[in-house]
Amino acid sequence: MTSTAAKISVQGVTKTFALGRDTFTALDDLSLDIADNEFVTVVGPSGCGKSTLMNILAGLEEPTAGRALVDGVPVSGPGPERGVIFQQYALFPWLTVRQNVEFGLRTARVPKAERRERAEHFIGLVGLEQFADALPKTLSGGMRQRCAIARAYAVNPSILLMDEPFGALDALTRVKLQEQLLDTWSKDKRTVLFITHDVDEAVFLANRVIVMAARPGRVYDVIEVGWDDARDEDFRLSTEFAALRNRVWHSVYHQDGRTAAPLPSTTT
Ligand SMILES: Nc1ncnc2c1ncn2[C@@H]1O[C@H](COP(=O)(O)OP(=O)(O)OP(=O)(O)O)[C@@H](O)[C@H]1O
Repeated sequence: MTSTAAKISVQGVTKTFALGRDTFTALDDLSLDIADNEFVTVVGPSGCGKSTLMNILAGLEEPTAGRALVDGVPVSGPGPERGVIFQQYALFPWLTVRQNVEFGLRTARVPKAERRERAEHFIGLVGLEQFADALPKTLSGGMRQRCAIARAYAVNPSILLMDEPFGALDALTRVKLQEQLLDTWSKDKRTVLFITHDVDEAVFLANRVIVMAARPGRVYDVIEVGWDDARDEDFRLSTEFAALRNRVWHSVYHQDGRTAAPLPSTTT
């Protein structure tokens, strides 16, 4: 069901790729609505089309059929209202943290004083104020990814598209960055679509977890985590979290070939 209030609306999206003389269906008639300021995680087996979905929403790929809308407008290419963060930090190695965060603002011709102020704000929000003048090569992986998050936030996108942003990090750093991201998000809400392979991460971060299935790529299950829980260590160690985790785990690792579950409305 499509709601007019959906921030992101994916409507019957199919994506096929040429494979020799055949075609390969990466996404098959996928529909999904995401509400404004909702944090949605997408988890599923390798090759189920998570990155393809992300690329379509980022405007880097076109659907073969169906359409993706942002604020009711069809996506026809990249746009400043959508910030994209990939697993590889994609920072400019010759620029400092501050210069990296300012980069998008410079491109958008934001005046110098405002640029500096906004960069300082978001560098502070991700806790990198001590490292504002450092080059990326002198930072840990987690710090680089925090810099990438600050850079994406600084251009003020209403949507963050994150494709396994913590996938290359060790488990401890990953947990810290999950908390950091949620802290940033709770202070400054955005609509987030976050792709991960990690079931715990999917549950911990999300208001709603979308489980996808492969061959063809489709929505397999939708698990509501809710909006009310404090996302802290107590939540992570709670029986509620364990139950949700078991549900998502089962959905990811014991797929039985059934088709997509009907999607509940996200905008009641
Ligand atoms: N440009 C392309 N040309 C041909 N096939 C493609 C292309 N891009 C993706 N595919 C295929 O589409 C399917 C979905 O790929 P995609 O990268 O979206 O999956 P994924 O769920 O993100 O996988 P992973 O979890 O392993 O990153 C895969 O089988 C992949 O081989």
